[in-house]
Amino acid sequence: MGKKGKTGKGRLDKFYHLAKEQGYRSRAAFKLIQINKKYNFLEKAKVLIDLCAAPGGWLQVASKCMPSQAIIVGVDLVPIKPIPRCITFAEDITTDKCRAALRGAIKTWKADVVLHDGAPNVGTAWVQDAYSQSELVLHSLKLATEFLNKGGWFVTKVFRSKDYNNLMWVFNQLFDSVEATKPPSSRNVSAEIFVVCQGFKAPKKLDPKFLDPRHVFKELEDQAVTSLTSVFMPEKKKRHRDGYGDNERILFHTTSAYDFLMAEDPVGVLAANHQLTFATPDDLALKSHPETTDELLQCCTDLKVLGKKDFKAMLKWRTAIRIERGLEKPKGVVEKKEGADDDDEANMDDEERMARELERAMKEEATKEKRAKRKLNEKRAKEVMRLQMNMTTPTELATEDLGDDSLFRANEKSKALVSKKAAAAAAGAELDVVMGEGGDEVDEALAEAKRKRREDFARAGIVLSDDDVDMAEEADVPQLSGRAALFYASNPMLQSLLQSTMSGATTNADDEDKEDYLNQLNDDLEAETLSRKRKRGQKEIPTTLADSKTKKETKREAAKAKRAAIHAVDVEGLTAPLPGVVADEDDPNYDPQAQEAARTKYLAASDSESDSDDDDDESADEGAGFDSDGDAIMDDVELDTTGPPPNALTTPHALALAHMVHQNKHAMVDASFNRYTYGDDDELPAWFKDDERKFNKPVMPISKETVEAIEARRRALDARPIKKVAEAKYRKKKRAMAKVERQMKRAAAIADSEDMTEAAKARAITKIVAKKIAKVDEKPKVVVARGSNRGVKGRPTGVKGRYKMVDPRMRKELRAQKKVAAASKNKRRKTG
Ligand SMILES: C[S@@+](CC[C@H](N)C(=O)[O-])C[C@H]1O[C@@H](n2cnc3c(N)ncnc32)[C@H](O)[C@@H]1O
Repeated sequence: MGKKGKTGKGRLDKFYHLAKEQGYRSRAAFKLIQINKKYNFLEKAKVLIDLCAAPGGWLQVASKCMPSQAIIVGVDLVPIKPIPRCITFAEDITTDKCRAALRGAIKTWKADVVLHDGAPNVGTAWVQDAYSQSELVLHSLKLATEFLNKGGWFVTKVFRSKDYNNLMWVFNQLFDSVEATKPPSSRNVSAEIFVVCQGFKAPKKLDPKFLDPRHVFKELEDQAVTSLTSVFMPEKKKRHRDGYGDNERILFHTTSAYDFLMAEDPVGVLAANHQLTFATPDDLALKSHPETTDELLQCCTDLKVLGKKDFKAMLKWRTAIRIERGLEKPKGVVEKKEGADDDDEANMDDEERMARELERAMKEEATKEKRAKRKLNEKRAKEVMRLQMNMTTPTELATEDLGDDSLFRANEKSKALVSKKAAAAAAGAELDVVMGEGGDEVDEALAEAKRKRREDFARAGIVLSDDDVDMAEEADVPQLSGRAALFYASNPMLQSLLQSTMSGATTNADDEDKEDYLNQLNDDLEAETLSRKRKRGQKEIPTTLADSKTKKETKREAAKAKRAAIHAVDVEGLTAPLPGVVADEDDPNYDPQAQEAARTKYLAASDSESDSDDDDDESADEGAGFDSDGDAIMDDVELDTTGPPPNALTTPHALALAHMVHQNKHAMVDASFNRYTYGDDDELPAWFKDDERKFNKPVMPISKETVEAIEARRRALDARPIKKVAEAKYRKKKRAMAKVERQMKRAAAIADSEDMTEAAKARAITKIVAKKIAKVDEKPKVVVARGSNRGVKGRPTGVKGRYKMVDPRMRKELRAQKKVAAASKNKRRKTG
């Protein structure tokens, strides 16, 4: 067989692998095996000619199945590698040279079997390919008629094309029995089938026209005609381009007159048949019907010679009998009915028209909705992907336990939902399922979060466009509400803290770094305090935020914040959350009584430490940004470009702090205006100030458990492989699994094979498994570059598989080094 490139892995099916496994040169071998299994012609044959035999798969099968003394001759355009017991040569089977060569090979013998699996070296249009294949078949048949014994077999491949029936007709003239078969190994998509011709008639004289392609294929060119054209325009005959039906074996078709009467497609019946018969009692009843004239009976004997008029008469006759038997209504009635259908629109009253209109509109609406839903799904899919990416970052630290901000809750709800769905997706569920089931909830949650965010900013006097909200969301910037937003905007340290928390900056810093950072944090807090103090008294509201606020709104804000400040637990500086108590008034779970009770309890516990008096509280109130009327002062709000270094949250302690800050932002903001903020230290001695700087600091009530939990979470995160590594591992696993699957398939194909003995199957399967094991265990062979291997570049001769070239000197030196190391170790042990 000429070398043909494989056009895709799809072609490498189980028979391909099986052929490789069993040493056949082509998968075509299985076709002959299967055909022979059905007809058993190889076992008895003594001489066989295989036309178009390369690369030799069929020859191999023949050599296996035929008696040991049998003569097997193979010919092909391309040379065939030698096969035991087979004579092969390269010739074109359409030439006389080939005939002479065959004669020379089988001498005076006659062949019992002639095989032909020829396929022209194709590549042109399908119709042309099919035609040249049919021609090739005819050439092979010609050789078969010359070399076959009487009663011999001819097995050939043919393509199901328009020429198929012509060929079958010729075969039928020359053989006792002709059967078409498609062995299981022949691909369903292939148009090839195999025709097995049994019992060669060996006619003494053969009309050369039988084997002349021009004659055989031309003859039928005008025979195939289709229904309507053949019936109503019998003069203009059209060539049947699609070939014949799969099961057609005959050229003369008949059907009963009664079938014609009952047929749904009478025109089709007239077109497909050559004759209408009157054999059954039903037919005979028709024959004796008064409507049945002699002329009509004459027409039924040969439909192919009828003209338009005759066909019309036949159809008329049929209709008359059908009406009489009540199978059909008179034409007028039918026409009326059909007409009514056509004129539906015209006869419709207004109501009907409106109903139709409505239906149409609804259909359109449904289509639109469908389109919109699809778009939404696409958008959602993107959203899910985005959030999915966030799932593995420590952002969850900030979003999982968010406490008091309703906005965050909305976000949290959506993220949790999405995370849940995304986790399902990661576990193998399709994204569609994610979208399909929880999609609406996710959407609602996201929309709600957006709306809230916009409202919160609006309350704080900041008008956000849709894009702003989206951008904020994209950047994962924390969204705060009310005064928290104002304070956040003006407090770089808070920004840095929250953003670091959100971005999940976790690196392994050593203890010294941690200490440094905490000191830095404290220093920054102090600097902040000093700066506030310096600006105290200026009753300016920062332009960016306050411009858009009316005085009334500002007052309302201030009063609210003041109330919050009173409710907030005053724990030296930043306020920690009280267990089980919601500190945010905006929170629906906020309970002032519980808050007060917790506050009293806490203050009682910390009384000894806290010497603060009522004045302090007052000053705290004042210092918290309100004047005596409750008006907001907000004098100290100023954007500072110098903040802690980016990604500075390196310790669990700092993370816990940031986490806490995030949880209690409202309370923290309020409580940050306290007695530590505004100490009047101008007149104080330096030693006092030093001492104060050292010890008079808010103690951060961070529990050991929180730090431990965060540290554990960080450790878990660190322990996770990075995405790239995980992906590479997954790819490797997938490849390995695919390989195993392939092996299994091959083993299964061998096990299913009916052409092998159990022992052969076991051997073949063992070979596959052994190959795999050998590959796994294989270690590179060490080849020392001495003797004939010295200076060899590339693979040394006689070495198969993996190898490693080593320098003999290097080996020696390594050994010497080891010896010296061992000796010095011994010496040290003795002396020490
Ligand atoms: C499908 S392969 C035959 C496979 C073969 N039965 C086997 O088992 O290995 C078709 C072969 O037909 C050969 N062929 C096509 N036209 C030919 C011709 N005119 N004369 C001889 N061989 C021809 C091609 O070279 C090709 O090798």
